[in-house]
Amino acid sequence: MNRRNSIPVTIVSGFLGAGKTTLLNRILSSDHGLRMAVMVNDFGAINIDSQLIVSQTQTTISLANGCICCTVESDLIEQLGRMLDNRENRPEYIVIEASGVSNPVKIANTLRYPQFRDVLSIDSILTVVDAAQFENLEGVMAQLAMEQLDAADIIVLNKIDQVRREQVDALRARWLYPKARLLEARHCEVPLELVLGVGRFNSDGKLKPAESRVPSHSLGITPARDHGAIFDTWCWSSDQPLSLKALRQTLAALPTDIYRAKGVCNIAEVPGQRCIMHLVGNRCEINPAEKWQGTAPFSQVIVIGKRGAIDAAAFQTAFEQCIA
Ligand SMILES: Nc1nc2c(ncn2[C@@H]2O[C@H](COP(=O)(O)OP(=O)(O)OP(=O)(O)O)[C@@H](O)[C@H]2O)c(=O)[nH]1
Repeated sequence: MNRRNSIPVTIVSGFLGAGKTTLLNRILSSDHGLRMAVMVNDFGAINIDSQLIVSQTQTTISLANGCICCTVESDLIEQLGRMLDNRENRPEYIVIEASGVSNPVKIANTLRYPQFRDVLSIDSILTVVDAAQFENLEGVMAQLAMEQLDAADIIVLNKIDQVRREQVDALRARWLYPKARLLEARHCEVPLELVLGVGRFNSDGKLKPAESRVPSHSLGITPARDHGAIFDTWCWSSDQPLSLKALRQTLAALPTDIYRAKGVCNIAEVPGQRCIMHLVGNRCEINPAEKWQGTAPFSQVIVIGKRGAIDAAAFQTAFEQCIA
């Protein structure tokens, strides 16, 4: 296959909770007219993201229980291989949503392996930035978010509804990425013609093994390319209905080193409907979604925090106390 016939791939990157799934849902529910495949990666043992994808008409592949650029890279290779082998149903466009802790350059490197080089063409690395949280990130988290930004061909500066105009301007002034297209957005509402099929991938200096700006040994972590060494995750599930008030209190009481929690919840006050829970920093949303449709109601929650921030026994007790 020559490059003109290769399948374009957009790599969606961005720190935990920035709005990647929101963007993916926006793309999928738009009138793109393409046979699209999406790959979603959750860092924890359960893949919540695949449950948060609105449209189920496209092929959705979940890569769970590890970071797409480290431990589940082999899974990515296998799943891409399988997708490409299926000649009758080959996608016309692929969107890969990396987990919030991934380095997109490593994914781009994977897509350049000989078996993919002529079949897939990277359209762009798109990095979603949370305008309200970006400046709050510290240490290795800030470094990771900067690596995601450095890799970007397109930056979606999202959640501008949560900050003042001066903060948006200050963020923009701090970044000097003349080659990246910058789009400001609320709920990732960006014109799709500016993000899909744009051929903006600029490989200059990117496609070398990305060296961490902070040597891992100085952080006291294993030198492996494994983001599992920086973050801890914890999952909880229950088939009992949860009290909305108790769940809100439990989420509000999580330690500050917990960056993200998300889940599908069975809330006692909202019988018959799934509720989607998001915690990003100290902002919490629990919203009703579609009906359970043939599945027995359940709750599945994933919590992601700095290494060592998760006290599994205490979290277990706190979440069990949410049972109505
Ligand atoms: N106020 C506000 N909330 C937003 C905006 N964009 C996304 N959100 C909310 O931010 C939360 C996280 O959004 P997601 O799209 O799940 O973020 P993500 O980057 O996929 O998160 P991870 O997969 O955990 O890394 C959800 O509660 C969204 O509704 C925005 O522009 N403004």
